[in-house]
Order: sequence, then structure tokens, then C-alpha cells
Amino acid sequence: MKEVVLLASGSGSNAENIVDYFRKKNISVQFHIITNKKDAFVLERAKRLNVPAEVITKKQNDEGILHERIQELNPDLIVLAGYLLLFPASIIKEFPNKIINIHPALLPKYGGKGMYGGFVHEAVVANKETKTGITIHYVSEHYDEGATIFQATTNVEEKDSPEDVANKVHQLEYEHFPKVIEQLLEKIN
Ligand SMILES: Nc1nc2c(c(=O)[nH]1)N[C@@H](CNc1ccc(C(=O)N[C@@H](CCC(=O)O)C(=O)O)cc1)CN2
Ligand SMILES: O=CNCC(=O)N[C@@H]1O[C@H](COP(=O)(O)O)[C@@H](O)[C@H]1O
Repeated sequence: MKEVVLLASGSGSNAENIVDYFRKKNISVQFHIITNKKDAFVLERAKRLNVPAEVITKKQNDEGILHERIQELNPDLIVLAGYLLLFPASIIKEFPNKIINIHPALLPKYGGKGMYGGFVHEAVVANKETKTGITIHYVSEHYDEGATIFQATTNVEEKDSPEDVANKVHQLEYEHFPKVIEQLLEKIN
């Protein structure tokens, strides 16, 4: 059975959507959820979904605990789904092309340090962009620089608030992220 580790720092709606997708399609995947925040709502979602979940804090990352845990779990795929810490280079080296991230904009624009969550949508609206979207990419040492796997776009109307844009982007995430993960898992024998 394939093993997938999902990492999220906050709400975890993408993590839930991914678990739901594979369950609905009867594809047997063993999921583990890791968050860096003990009060992250993703922990509630994991409980409800009966998915094993644990908190590994930034400090524990720095102590190598996250690395040890990932080695124990030995996942086929590591999925950053709204994870807001810099993922350790040591793990990236050990799991080449097995770590992916979803970014709520069309990289390379609106990426890098400080560009996460609502900040991204605020910048897109402030810059009067006429379109935005999602980028699913491999995770490299620095934020949002890894090779792009998939992009999808949506239009931005003049009247759209950052919340309107966030909702449009979330719809793209829910539609595409599970399918991209399914395709990647199929390639891993
Ligand atoms: N290796 C590596 N790690 C990553 C990504 C990557 O592609 N490579 N992609 C990341 C998702 N993108 C971002 C981009 C910027 C920030 C960011 O700016 N974070 C704040 C901290 C936010 C918080 O702790 O709440 C900071 O100051 O570093 C977070 C995730 C997750 N971790
Ligand atoms: O990659 C760059 N930055 C990371 C980032 O901003 N990720 C975004 O956080 C949201 C998490 O939502 P959730 O799934 O927790 O409901 C989701 O929109 C991700 O694209």
C-alpha cells in the first residue's frame, strides 16, 4: 500500500480533500498528517477522518525530529499542503522528486518568503492581475523554486476581493491537487 505524508500548518482543507478523494475512488493509500502547530484545525479534520496525525514543531524540525519521523514512515510521496515552514534540505536530499508543494498563485510570480495564504491573494488584487491560479511543484531548498509539475488558472475580476480570489484558487486546488497526486503515485511502482 502506498504511504503518503501530508503536511499542513493551518486549516487543512486541502489535506481533507485529498484523503476524501482517494477514499471515494477506493484507492488504498495510507495517509499520515504532520503539522507544526498544536492548535492547527487540520488536527480536528484528521480526527474526524481517522487519519493518524501528529505535531512536530519548528524547534523539533531543527533538532532533526521531522527527518527521523519521515525516515520511519518512509513515504512514497510527501505533500506540502499549506505547510508554512521551510522544509529541511536534509530530507529533500534523501527523498529526491518525492516532495511536492501547492502554491496559490502562478509561480514564479507571487512566490518566495512572505508569499503564503492571504498575502498572495492580497498582492494579486493590489497588482490588478486579470488572472491567477495554482502551481504544483517539486520542493527544492528555497521557497517555491522547484520544478513546476502542474498549473491551472482562473480569471480575476476588477470587483474581486482577496477573499473572492482565495475562494476561486481553493476551488482549483480541490479540483486538481488530488488528481496530480494520483498521477504521481501511479508512476511510483
Ligand atoms: N524547502 C522548501 N520548503 C517549503 C517550500 C519550498 O518550496 N521549499 N514551499 C513552502 C510553501 N511556501 C511558502 C513560502 C513562504 C513561506 C513563508 O514566508 N513563511 C514564513 C513563516 C510563516 C509562519 O511560520 O507562519 C517565513 O517567514 O519563512 C511559507 C511557505 C513550504 N516549505
Ligand atoms: O507555497 C506557498 N505558500 C504556501 C501557501 O500559501 N499554501 C496555501 O495555503 C492554503 C492552505 O489551505 P488549507 O489546505 O490549510 O485549507 C492553500 O491555499 C495553499 O495553496
